[in-house]
Amino acid sequence: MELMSHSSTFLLPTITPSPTYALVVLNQSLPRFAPLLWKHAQLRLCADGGANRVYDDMPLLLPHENAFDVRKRYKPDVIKGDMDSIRKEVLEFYANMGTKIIDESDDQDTTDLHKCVAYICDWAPDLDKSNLCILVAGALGGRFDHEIGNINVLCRFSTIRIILISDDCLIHLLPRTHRHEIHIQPTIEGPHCGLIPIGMPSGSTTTTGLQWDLAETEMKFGGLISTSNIVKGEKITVQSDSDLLWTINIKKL
Ligand SMILES: Nc1ncnc2c1ncn2[C@@H]1O[C@H](COP(=O)(O)OP(=O)(O)OP(=O)(O)O)[C@@H](O)[C@H]1O
Ligand SMILES: Cc1ncc(C[n+]2csc(CCO)c2C)c(N)n1
Repeated sequence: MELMSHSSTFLLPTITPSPTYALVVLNQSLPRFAPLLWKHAQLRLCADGGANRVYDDMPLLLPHENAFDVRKRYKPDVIKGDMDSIRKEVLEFYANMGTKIIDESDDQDTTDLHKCVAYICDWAPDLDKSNLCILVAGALGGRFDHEIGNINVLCRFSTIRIILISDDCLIHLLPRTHRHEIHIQPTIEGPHCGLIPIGMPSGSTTTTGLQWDLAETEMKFGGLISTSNIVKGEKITVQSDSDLLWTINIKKL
């Protein structure tokens, strides 16, 4: 079984070697490290009302700079969604700056995040998808239906690396098709973590590097799931017969 490595290097100021990052900003308060994620990304999208957050919050995160200058510098490449949340003045501002606006109000069956991930996959058809990583800012906290909808996007695009990020934690999927090595960045993440079966029970999961390691252990909702676990070292390994969510806390400043 092939190895898949994971590392939250996008939370560090410089990354070498760097995967191709795309950033999706959702309609939630921007995480404090949004400017850093923006810098790392080669493609920046706003999901509908996410554009309001870039417009309103980026200047607040950079209070020593002129708000207009900040807005010009943090110009999304694409705004995509059903366009029921973006404010008119925000849409006009970015449209005039050359942002591509994609109105998919006809599709009321997929979320704005889903629409953005589909765009990114089409944007780089020839790119080796193992080298693409989609960072989703503002994905957690707030409305539970949105949070679950965002997690469902991880499941619908299970072959794409997608990381849901808030100020407090990150979540990504560990597909059952691979064994996993998670390299912890101890200055920025941990020690609290969780491994959660999603969609179906896991008959057998084995880990190393956790305070409460699993040894061919069954996990299911209604039975055991691994929450409030603790990372012990800088390398965690995971192997499972079903897809799992990995979550770890992001340290406060
Ligand atoms: N409170 C929240 N928590 C988590 N994600 C959110 C939250 N609010 C919005 N999002 C994410 O941002 C995206 C864009 O948000 P927006 O408010 O524009 O969506 P929407 O489709 O208009 O939502 P709705 O019509 O259900 O209020 C959503 O698709 C969702 O992924
Ligand atoms: C069974 C079912 N439940 C909810 C919706 C509503 N919905 C889901 S995604 C979306 C777009 C949000 O931007 C909307 C309105 C639906 N279509 N089908």
